[in-house]
Amino acid sequence: MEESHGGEKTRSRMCCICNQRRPALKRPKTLQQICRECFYVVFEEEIHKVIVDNNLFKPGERIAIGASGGKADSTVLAYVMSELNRRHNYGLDLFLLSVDEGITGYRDDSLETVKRNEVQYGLPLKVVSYKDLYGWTMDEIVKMIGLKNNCTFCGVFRRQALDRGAALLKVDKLATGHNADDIAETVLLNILRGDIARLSRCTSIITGEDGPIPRCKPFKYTYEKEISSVSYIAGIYSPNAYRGFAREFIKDLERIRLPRAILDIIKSGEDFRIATSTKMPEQGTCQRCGYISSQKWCKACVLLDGLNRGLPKLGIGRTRGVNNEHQQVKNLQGKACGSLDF
Ligand SMILES: Nc1ncnc2c1ncn2[C@@H]1O[C@H](COP(=O)(O)OP(=O)(O)OP(=O)(O)O)[C@@H](O)[C@H]1O
Repeated sequence: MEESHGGEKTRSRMCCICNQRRPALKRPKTLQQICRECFYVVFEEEIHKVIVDNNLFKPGERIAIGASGGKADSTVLAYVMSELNRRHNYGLDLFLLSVDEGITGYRDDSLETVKRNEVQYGLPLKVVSYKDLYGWTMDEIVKMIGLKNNCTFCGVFRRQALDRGAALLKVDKLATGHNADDIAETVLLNILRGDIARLSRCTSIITGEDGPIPRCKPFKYTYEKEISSVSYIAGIYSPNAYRGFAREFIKDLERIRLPRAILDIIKSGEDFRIATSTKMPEQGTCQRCGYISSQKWCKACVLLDGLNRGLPKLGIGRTRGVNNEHQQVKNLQGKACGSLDF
């Protein structure tokens, strides 16, 4: 058609929405050719729709945005949330919350980005550090345990640090930049690991409503590639091996099958029905620090205890020692690594 008719040729090269400007990109989700201006509009309005359809926020709420500053997602989230809050009068008090894990050359750099965002978007910033909270930086932990299990320490401590920071800010909810790719990977990982407890909650757009601070994921249906297109920010990414496998698998599916592969995987996670007879971990509180835990001690306390006693492997993998008596339930939980459990 393009070769045979000049007018058709010009039209078919125009943005599929405005039909006036040249397309700047092909949307990974729909394969539509779209211009820059229309892309920004549909990108933001799709997120607005997710927020409204899922009642993510109520007027007057205080919301912390988990801002790592490291990769595109949370930086774009801070930008989009402040835009939509203003444009659609959500009436939210927004804050940036950053966890400084103490990783020289990585988090110290990305914290500079977050400090710039504080000024750019006019959002107050709170930084909480592993050093202040736990007495250890990730650099010190890695010096002691090596690189092999450091994801476990980092993931467990970060989760709790975000809750503690959110409590200091007295916010009602924490919004994170987890995107559709992250969630599809997590669905796959939890299926591959047979981790029913996590599978049952990993597709929820709001989690932890019974815990200290509910968390929500406004980017649940937003593709990572689109977030990168919006941000133009180079990614810093160090996947753990298993998550890297799931990520590659999803990318292959996206290439060979359908652009919808990511959304299809999230849908299959959402549709999963778990037999009511399945034994799930019961939530209680850590006897040591009072944080939520299905064990006698929470994972962060077990890890810290190991570090402080010079036995850092104590809390890695299957729980030993203090939580031993809960071993059976523990086995249901699988390994805490990366951001499986958000
Ligand atoms: N150090 C941190 N401080 C505050 N929030 C964080 C931190 N690390 C992760 N998060 C939150 O958890 C979400 C998912 O974490 P993940 O590890 O995938 O992030 P990332 O790849 O470092 O981040 P991003 O691209 O969002 O900057 C982030 O989008 C962010 O909201």
